[in-house]
Amino acid sequence: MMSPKISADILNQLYETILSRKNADPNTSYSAKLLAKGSKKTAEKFGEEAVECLIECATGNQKELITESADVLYHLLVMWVSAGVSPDDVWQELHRREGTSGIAEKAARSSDPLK
Ligand SMILES: N=c1c2ncn([C@@H]3O[C@H](COP(=O)(O)OP(=O)(O)OP(=O)(O)O)[C@@H](O)[C@H]3O)c2ncn1[C@@H]1O[C@H](COP(=O)(O)O)[C@@H](O)[C@H]1O
Repeated sequence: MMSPKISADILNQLYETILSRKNADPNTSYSAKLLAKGSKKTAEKFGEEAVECLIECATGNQKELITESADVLYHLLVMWVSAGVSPDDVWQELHRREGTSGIAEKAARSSDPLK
């Protein structure tokens, strides 16, 4: 099984590749073709892939759910590039929530009068 670090690295790596396609030739890069169409188009593609993904989940097709999930992640990264959001922005938000929103952390705070 892949470690969480390797999984996160591949997202950062793929983001950098997509970012490098921003002004690339749309005839040789699918990302460049999508990015040239603007953020409405990249959002629309993300939505389409997300719907395909949820259909595979709802119908119990685990193998297709994996491939559709990869499509969703790719299109999420394309959407971030077109909107000027970086993976670090999102990782920081996740870390912030991990420190403040966990059920266990909330319970610990509420039972500790000093918190
Ligand atoms: N991970 C992906 C990836 N996942 C999905 N897709 C593409 O996303 C598209 C989605 O499928 P669709 O059937 O909706 O495509 P379509 O009908 O051509 O869509 P339209 O844009 O015409 O609406 C397919 O053409 C897939 O090839 C991807 N295209 C590229 N990558 C990676 O992105 C990186 C850069 O790729 P290029 O930009 O092509 O150089 C490379 O590392 C690639 O491996």
